[in-house]
Amino acid sequence: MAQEIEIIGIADLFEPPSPARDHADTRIMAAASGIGFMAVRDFPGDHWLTPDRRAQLLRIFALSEAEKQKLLRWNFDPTRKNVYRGWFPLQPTAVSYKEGIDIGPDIIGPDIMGPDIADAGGVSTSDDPLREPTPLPAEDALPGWRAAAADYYRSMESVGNALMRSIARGLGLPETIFDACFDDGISTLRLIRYPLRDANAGVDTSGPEFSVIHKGETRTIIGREHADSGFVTLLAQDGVEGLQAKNLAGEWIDVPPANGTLAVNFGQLLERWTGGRVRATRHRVIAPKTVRLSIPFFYEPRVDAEIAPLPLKGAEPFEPFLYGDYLWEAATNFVEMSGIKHLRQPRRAKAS
Ligand SMILES: O=C(O)CCC(=O)C(=O)O
Ligand SMILES: [Fe+2]
Repeated sequence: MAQEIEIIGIADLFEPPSPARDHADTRIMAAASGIGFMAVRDFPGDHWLTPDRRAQLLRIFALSEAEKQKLLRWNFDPTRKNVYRGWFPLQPTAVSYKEGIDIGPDIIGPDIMGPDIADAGGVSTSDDPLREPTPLPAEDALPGWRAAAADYYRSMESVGNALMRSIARGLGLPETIFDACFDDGISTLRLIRYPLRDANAGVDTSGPEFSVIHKGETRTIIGREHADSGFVTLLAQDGVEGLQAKNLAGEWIDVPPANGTLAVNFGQLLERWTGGRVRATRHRVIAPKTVRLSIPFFYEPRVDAEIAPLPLKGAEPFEPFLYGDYLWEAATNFVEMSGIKHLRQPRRAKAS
């Protein structure tokens, strides 16, 4: 049983069928159904995986506090209309000690989510918060940032799409089986900064939920243990350690950052969809010695995608559900989304 995180070259996933592509599919499915983590490299858009290129996106953390506050969402500033996309500030008493922004598909074109969302000027005109536009920094505050974020978003969509088809093939299903669900998907590009905890901030972090022993050293937790909720997550770490994954033996192993690779893990949606064939591996972040920056991309279906059991032998059946309903329930349990669950009702009543 593989206990190490494999590095897999995925160039062949972007080419016509070949034995090399079959081999990559096999390795990906082994990682997905084994440890539930892998690292991938060699794909169109991999030029983004250098410190200089990532810095173009991470410039957002250099904005002034006043500029960041303009991007806040409703649960942190009740004068804002956006509830799902936008800035989440540091919450010093929470186990997860991070700030950042969640960016939706409107970054790649205001029309991407239909006319109800176009030109909303930061005000949600959609009746679904999962489709609201992202409040973005002004162009003159960060020249070129929007174009860089859009290009990055497009690159990650294309990697997510290639992995989605590879997983379909790896399950022995038609490679297009998931395609319709990902048309107009609502993937999230998240930029995160974890500063060093200020020992004088008056927050008691001595409790067991805040710290662990790692290689004989006490390390504070800055990203609470969780499994991601979506389909697949593509994570660019910015050269700083701290990410850990729980392996099949229940031990925490380091997921080291490496330039030119994305760490990939699989989400709970995919675990459920595949009746447990793919594993949504739990992970966490322990405090490194310096500030940590990271860029997860959550590859996700469309809001109204119907998630129904796949024709897989022996897989546990389940009641079909709408992705948006599932996502809202899952996402609003995270601390950066606290206090918003009541703002969206399920679009489909649950069968009783
Ligand atoms: O900081 C990291 O690298 C992990 C982030 C993460 O797990 C998440 O945002 O879901
Ligand atoms: Fe995560």
